[in-house]
Amino acid sequence: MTEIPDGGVDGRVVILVDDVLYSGRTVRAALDALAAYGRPRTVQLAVLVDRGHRELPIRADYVGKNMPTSRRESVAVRLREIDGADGVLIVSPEASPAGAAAGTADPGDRP
Ligand SMILES: O=P(O)(O)OC[C@H]1O[C@H](OP(=O)(O)OP(=O)(O)O)[C@H](O)[C@@H]1O
Ligand SMILES: O=c1cc[nH]c(=O)[nH]1
Repeated sequence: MTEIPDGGVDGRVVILVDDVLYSGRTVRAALDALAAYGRPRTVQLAVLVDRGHRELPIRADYVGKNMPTSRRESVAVRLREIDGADGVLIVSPEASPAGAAAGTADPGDRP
């Protein structure tokens, strides 16, 4: 659901917030959608996890954790209020014979 504050976004500082930043295409779509509501003074981006592999010239202003990943992996953020516990999972297709398994994120560099 989209909620725009009274007075709209013209001249305001808008901070887009997302859990994972990957290709940048979701942020690009959000910027496109935001333009329909007005002209903010500035738009900033905050993400909990930046996992790299950008496909567009988009960067975050605020990053909770830079988490280098393989393209084959996927990253899932869990929030206590929604999922019952906070966490970041790196899901690797090679991690189990079943084809997918979740492991606790290692803050170290990954190939
Ligand atoms: O930078 P990108 O390549 O666009 O990927 C990042 C987006 O992917 C995820 O959303 P997803 O569409 O998977 O849905 P979800 O939020 O329901 O997980 C995530 O929440 C971001 O919005
Ligand atoms: O790994 C990824 C890629 C895109 N979006 C996610 O939530 N995780």
